[in-house]
Amino acid sequence: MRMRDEIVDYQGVEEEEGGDETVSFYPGAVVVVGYALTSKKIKSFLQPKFQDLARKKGIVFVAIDQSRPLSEQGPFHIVLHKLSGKEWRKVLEDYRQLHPEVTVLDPPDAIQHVYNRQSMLQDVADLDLSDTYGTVGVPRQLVIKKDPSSIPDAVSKAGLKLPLVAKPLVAKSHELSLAYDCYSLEMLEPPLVLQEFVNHGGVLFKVYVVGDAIKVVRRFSLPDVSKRELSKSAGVYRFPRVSCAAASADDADLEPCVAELPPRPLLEKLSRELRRRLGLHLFNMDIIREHGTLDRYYVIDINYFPGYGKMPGYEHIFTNFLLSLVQSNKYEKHC
Ligand SMILES: O=P(O)(O)O[C@@H]1[C@@H](OP(=O)(O)O)[C@H](OP(=O)(O)O)[C@H](O)[C@H](OP(=O)(O)O)[C@H]1OP(=O)(O)O
Ligand SMILES: Nc1ncnc2c1ncn2[C@@H]1O[C@H](COP(=O)(O)OP(=O)(O)O)[C@@H](O)[C@H]1O
Ligand SMILES: [Mg+2]
Ligand SMILES: [Mg+2]
Repeated sequence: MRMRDEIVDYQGVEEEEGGDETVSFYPGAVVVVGYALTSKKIKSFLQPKFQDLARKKGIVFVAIDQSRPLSEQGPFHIVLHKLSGKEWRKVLEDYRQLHPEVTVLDPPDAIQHVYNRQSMLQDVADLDLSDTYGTVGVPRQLVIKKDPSSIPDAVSKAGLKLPLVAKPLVAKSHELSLAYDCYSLEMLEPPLVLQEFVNHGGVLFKVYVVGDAIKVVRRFSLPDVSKRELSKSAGVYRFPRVSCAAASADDADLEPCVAELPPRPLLEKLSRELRRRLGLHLFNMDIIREHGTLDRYYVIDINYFPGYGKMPGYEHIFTNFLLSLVQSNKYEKHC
């Protein structure tokens, strides 16, 4: 792939005269991003305000036509995608082999790893982060692959404490339940993950990662379950999407010990390590702090390419990230 030489002078981007040949067929563009996203995602992510800012910075977004070979499209500096299916993964893998100069956000294998609720948290568990700012782990959990009748025995052997959150193994499915006794879990359909419920004051922290930038917001979550409530309750209760964007808790009047954000150095260290271990640039994490502690944190969920459109200031963070990716690629090529 060879692109037409052209020198463009755009705000925040320095083009070295004669030093770069990766300028595209899109007039004036410094960075060409091919995207393959669902229409829902296009609406929430590619908002007009974001596209305007991007254009001013020399970034253009070009829709990928899935009915045509990817290599015949572009040329792109970056391919941004969130589509599912084996065929699409194969298209991307072949393209990555053929075009190592293009940054594919993110590699299909790395995405698959976080689409499984068992493997998704494995890297956090292996990391077992502990420093002066606190500890970060994952709630104890058990995977049930088939036979639901084996659940009560498996739960007692593993020594898991009730209540338990039952989550479909496939992370794209959001049909979650809270179980107050393990016999009722026999009613659920494996494959699933059973995770100890951790009281956290009803608020969680959503930590958005965009390359090396992070942004934290508060969202409402499931309320604490008291010992008294647990002793009086039985059964399995389906719960809806409790921590969706509409459940922002940033402006709520919260107890200070619940509202206080996790220390930034801890989040930076965690995000940096996970980015490296997961091989992803774009994800968010749901983090809770055990109620009654000041510094015991748990990661309960990791989402690939989440709803960045709801992240405050995403327009600037994202455009800077795309520019820095292309700049660092150039730098690597020249060194
Ligand atoms: O489309 P959006 O902007 O509502 O984003 C969804 C996110 O919603 P939110 O940011 O909470 O409002 C949503 O975020 P949460 O799970 O609520 O953290 C998911 O990331 C969802 O992706 P998937 O279905 O898990 O692959 C995201 O859905 P898709 O990326 O599949 O569209
Ligand atoms: N181990 C847990 N302890 C306490 N609350 C939890 C736990 N796991 C999940 N939740 C609650 O359930 C919600 C959904 O769970 P999550 O794992 O984030 O699934 P999803 O991928 O559907 O967002 C969380 O936002 C949180 O409110
Ligand atoms: Mg979640
Ligand atoms: Mg999730």
